[in-house]
Amino acid sequence: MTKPKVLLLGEIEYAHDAWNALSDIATLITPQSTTRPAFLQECTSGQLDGVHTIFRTFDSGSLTGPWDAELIAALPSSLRFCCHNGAGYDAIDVAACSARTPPLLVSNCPKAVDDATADAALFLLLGALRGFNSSMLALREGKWRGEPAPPLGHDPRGKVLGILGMGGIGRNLKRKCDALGMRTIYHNRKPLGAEEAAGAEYVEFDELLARADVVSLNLPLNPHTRHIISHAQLAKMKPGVVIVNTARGGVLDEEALVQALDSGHVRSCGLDVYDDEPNVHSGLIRNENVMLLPHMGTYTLETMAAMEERVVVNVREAVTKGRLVDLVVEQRGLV
Ligand SMILES: O=CC(=O)O
Repeated sequence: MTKPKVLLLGEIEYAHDAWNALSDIATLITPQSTTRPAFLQECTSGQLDGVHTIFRTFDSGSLTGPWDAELIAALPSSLRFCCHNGAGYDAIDVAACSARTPPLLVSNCPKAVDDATADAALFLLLGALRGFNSSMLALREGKWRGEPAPPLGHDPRGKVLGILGMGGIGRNLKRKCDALGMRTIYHNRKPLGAEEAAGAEYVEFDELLARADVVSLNLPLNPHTRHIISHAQLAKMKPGVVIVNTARGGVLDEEALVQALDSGHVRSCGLDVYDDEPNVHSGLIRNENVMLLPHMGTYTLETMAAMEERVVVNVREAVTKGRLVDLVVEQRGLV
């Protein structure tokens, strides 16, 4: 019997053994093309016919561009599963995948990312609260803490952490911030059960904005959450608030944030993600007070390896059982 084809979009960097072991059950192939137009042509000319499952890396967006309606329509009709390596799958138009007959099912990679992303959020939170960035820069310029020295920072103890989007990463961050003596309030579409909330207080969105000393964005980017934090929401926050974003740049209106930083209403922020990566708003770059990372939330050896291993688990499940372990939430009613 011929084995189903599994197409790799992007590179396997760590889980080589797990990936290669898939050749027991599938024929592993890679595309010939290196640009989106060429990839679309490769799809529509029938060269990828018979592909059953795709392993898609985050970085493969530089080859294919986003998985929008055009690309999804061009994918071979044999394709049943897309296993995406990343917790966030905003680059994939899931509605267009669901609209195919039969639907193209998508998995993401939650859980494996939780610790490293929450650690990055914690680093940004502490750096922004304490005002470390300008002094770190000044020291390297031979100016010790800076000239003039920066204002005093703030302790996390006793401060209210407002988590918008209390999924795996938000809950992990909450546990870490418990150890710092912070109190957590959160907002989700629905309150969590007592065990998952672990003492965090559920509040409405506006109450979170009004009460938090630190707002951490941990929610997925989708059409409902795009610019969920903009001028009006920033205005409802406490003067001197600190904002941390390790989710996706698009949930935060960067222009509005820059204005709120410039006015002093937002004291500082810690960002790992940007609306137009790798481009960063010039108002953030010039502001030495803010903490900026170049999308490094999951950038650790252990986490990257665990993510690839998990995506391989999804590919194996797709090929052998015709289902996905980490099916995205939007498609759970479809199967
Ligand atoms: O950004 C990283 C991820 O989505 O896992």
